[in-house]
Amino acid sequence: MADAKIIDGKAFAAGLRARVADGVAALKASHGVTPGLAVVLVGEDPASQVYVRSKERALVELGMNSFDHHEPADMAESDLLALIDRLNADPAVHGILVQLPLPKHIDTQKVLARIVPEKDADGFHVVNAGLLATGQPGAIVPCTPLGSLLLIRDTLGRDLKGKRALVLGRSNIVGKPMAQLLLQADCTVTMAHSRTADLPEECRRADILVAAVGRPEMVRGDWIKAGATVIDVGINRVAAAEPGKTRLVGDVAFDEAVKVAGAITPVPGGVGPMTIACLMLNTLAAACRAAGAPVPAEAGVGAAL
Ligand SMILES: NC(=O)C1=CN([C@@H]2O[C@H](COP(=O)(O)OP(=O)(O)OC[C@H]3O[C@@H](n4cnc5c(N)ncnc54)[C@H](OP(=O)(O)O)[C@@H]3O)[C@@H](O)[C@H]2O)C=CC1
Ligand SMILES: Nc1nc(=O)c2c([nH]1)NC[C@@H]1CN(c3ccc(C(=O)N[C@@H](CCC(=O)O)C(=O)O)cc3)C=[N+]21
Repeated sequence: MADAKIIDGKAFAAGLRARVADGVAALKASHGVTPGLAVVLVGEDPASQVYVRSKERALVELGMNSFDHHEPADMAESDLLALIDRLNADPAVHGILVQLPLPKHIDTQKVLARIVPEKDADGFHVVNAGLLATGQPGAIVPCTPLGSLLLIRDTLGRDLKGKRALVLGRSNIVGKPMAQLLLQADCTVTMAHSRTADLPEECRRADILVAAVGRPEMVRGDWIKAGATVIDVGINRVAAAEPGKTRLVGDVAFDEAVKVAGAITPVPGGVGPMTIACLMLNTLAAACRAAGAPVPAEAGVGAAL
């Protein structure tokens, strides 16, 4: 069989960012509003610093305002909550992103709950999770699942009804919202996790397989149904062949999977760039809603399906 189509998330994300840039320019022209995202980073985690820098770069490139808050690792929880209160009240800030993971002494759920839902650019607030789960309009959809869905639709078309989807991983930020989106698209959805019995067999049934486990190359080629669409969310840094060097791999053994799947996202260059592009989209959408302007179609769940 021919090798799988490689889904070019980097290229799709570049196109999406260009559409967001157009939307930003239009909102400025029509309402005099420049979308702004506040990015809060607590501590010095090197991976988080890399992600935060690429988010800030994307904001500036798209004509949006970036408000950076880099705070010490020992910041008191009460001070972080007070910072969020200030950002909630600031009319120039349309979106707020608190980079995860937070240091252990801070209660993540308490912090996420403090962000007003309309400014929750990540879509992690319980109100947005609840709107998504109940299929209501106006939910801000988490960036990684939204980006993954856009890639699935670009590969398979809008009509996903009846397809068997397997979501591997049940985190609040990836697995659960991914399953909600696929369910709304009329897929038959299975969620798998560390307690799943016979994971390879569950995976082999899937027409659409989304892997978000954080285990390097765990999903093998013989776990994949011939012709399936494979979305690899995993970002794992492992030792490279060259001593002292590292490289990124996904949760899927790409070299094996590419021989079986119908289409597959690479790591890097797959879901990662879509996450950042969707964050830009969510920020634009939040600014549009605040200004009473029409919201870009791709950001709405209903419109996205
Ligand atoms: N590309 C991108 O933009 C993004 C990438 N990521 C990456 O995606 C991956 C997942 O992230 P996230 O959802 O936050 O991860 P979490 O660690 O929060 O969740 C991992 C999930 O995988 C399950 N799991 C772990 N080990 C196994 C196993 N051996 N067999 C079956 N299931 C297992 C866990 O099951 P259980 O619940 O039973 O413990 C859990 O549900 C990571 O590699 C992360 O770096 C994350 C966000 C964005
Ligand atoms: N509040 C919050 N929101 C997040 O969305 C969030 C977070 N916290 N914490 C960490 C995870 C991880 N994440 C990624 C974003 C982009 C890439 C990305 O662009 N990856 C590139 C490669 C980057 C590299 O080379 O390191 C790629 O896959 O091509 C990866 C991972 C967002 N996350």
